[in-house]
Amino acid sequence: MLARHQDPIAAIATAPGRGAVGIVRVSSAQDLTPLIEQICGRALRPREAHYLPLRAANGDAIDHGLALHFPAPHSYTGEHVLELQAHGGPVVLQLLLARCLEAGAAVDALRHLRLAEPGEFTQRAFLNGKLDLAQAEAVSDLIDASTEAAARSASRALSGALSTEVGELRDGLINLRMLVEATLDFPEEEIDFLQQADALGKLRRIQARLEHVLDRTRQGALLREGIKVVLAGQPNVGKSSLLNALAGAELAIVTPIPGTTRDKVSQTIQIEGVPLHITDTAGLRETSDEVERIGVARSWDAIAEADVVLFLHDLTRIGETAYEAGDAEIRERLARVDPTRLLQVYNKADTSAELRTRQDLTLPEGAVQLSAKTGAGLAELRRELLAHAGWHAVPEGLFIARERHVQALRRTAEHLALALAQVEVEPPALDLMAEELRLAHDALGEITGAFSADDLLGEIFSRFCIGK
Ligand SMILES: Nc1nc2c(c(=O)[nH]1)N(C=O)[C@@H](CNc1ccc(C(=O)N[C@@H](CCC(=O)O)C(=O)O)cc1)CN2
Ligand SMILES: Nc1nc2c(ncn2[C@@H]2O[C@H](COP(=O)(O)OP(=O)(O)OP(=O)(O)O)[C@@H](O)[C@H]2O)c(=O)[nH]1
Ligand SMILES: [Mg+2]
Repeated sequence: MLARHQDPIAAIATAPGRGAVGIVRVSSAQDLTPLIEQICGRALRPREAHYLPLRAANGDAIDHGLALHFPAPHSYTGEHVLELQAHGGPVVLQLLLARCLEAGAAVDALRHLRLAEPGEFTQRAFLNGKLDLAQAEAVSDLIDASTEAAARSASRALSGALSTEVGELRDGLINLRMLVEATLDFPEEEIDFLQQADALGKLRRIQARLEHVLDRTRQGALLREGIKVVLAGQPNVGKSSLLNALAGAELAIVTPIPGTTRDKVSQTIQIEGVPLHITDTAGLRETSDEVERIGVARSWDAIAEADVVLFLHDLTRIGETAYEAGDAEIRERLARVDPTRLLQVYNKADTSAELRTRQDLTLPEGAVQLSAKTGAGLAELRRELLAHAGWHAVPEGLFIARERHVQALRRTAEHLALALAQVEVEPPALDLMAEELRLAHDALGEITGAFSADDLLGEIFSRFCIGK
């Protein structure tokens, strides 16, 4: 009995539904020629498209299409691959898929042929060394990309941009580890030896390089995950109006009646290609209205989960006692929110020309003044939002990345710092340094999959679509 990951697999590789062309593919560690003979009626020259009838068991043509045979290892998965490119109707493709399974069942070596699980083709490409883990993740990120910038960056990661950076760090680390470990074998000369080889200089250079990679990876992760922005404030300050203005569409209901928004309304927009998941919430106030109270509780939940909270104020009501009391109450509760996540926004600037000239109206540092109605100040808000998200353009091309990569790089940096600490004490503890360098090396290896637990791989590939 073969292990599951050695079974031949088949799937429809194209999106469900109707399309001009659809693809069924089979990947197998065993030769696919006998299966190809059955369906195509002949052998196929490697990596050449053949136009021919794709036949059912009784010899009837299911469709006329293109068939491609990629003998191992020169294929996407690194295994033997057969691709049937047919007309893209869901029934045709299902028939072809069923036909592949049936034909496989009739060949002894292929009798375990089964439907592929999500991501299983790419997982095999990874297991066969066609892609490393960061590249495999980029395949899925490219498919899921929701902005042009995300797609371009995913494509760069797929070409190995992140992997190359990680590889250079790894090479430096390996070099340093060899040096330190060799020194461990000659304890009496250790310090001279390390000094001569400039071990500390090497370590510091790796650290500096790592910081640079970490920064770029953080930008890449931002591009993939986006940030959660919540619009919060008292009723009627213009939260829903601001959501609509940012989204460029009438998504949320706007009325002069305080308490209009009851439930959260969310929309993803993009600024410079960075996805922003914006949530409009119910105005925060004490209320006896049951529905509104639930809405307000949801607002607070959303605030707790946000990366950035826009605390909206109404410029026309500044100075009113009840209004100020309401704002003070919210401010008190928001004190628990990390101040770097908070952005003060003063709305309705279009009506407050005389207010702005008033002496007592000095806005807090970093606050944005705008008008959701006219759009004035929105450009500045967008800039501030990106800055709060930690976004800054990087000169080199971006590559997409994941929070997982950022965490692995952070752990690498921690171990490097600990490694350095071991030689900055008297007497230096070279064995402990060597151990920290090993841990740094392992953490780095998690990114490309050199060191990865099976459950991590399962988690990553299960999120792919079927047929990928
Ligand atoms: N029809 C089709 N289009 C597709 C794919 C596919 O599998 N089939 N891909 C995937 O889903 C992507 C392309 N990825 C691929 C990656 C490697 C190989 C391949 O045959 N590699 C061989 C030969 C390389 C070469 O000729 O230089 C190899 O790695 O040895 C094919 C597709 C996107 N477009
Ligand atoms: N003049 C002016 N009026 C605005 C502006 N933004 C919003 N308003 C008005 O303020 C009122 C309330 O706007 P909403 O966007 O519904 O306010 P909200 O904060 O979502 O209110 P709730 O959903 O009740 O919490 C409406 O009459 C809007 O037209 C602005 O920039 N200038
Ligand atoms: Mg509202």
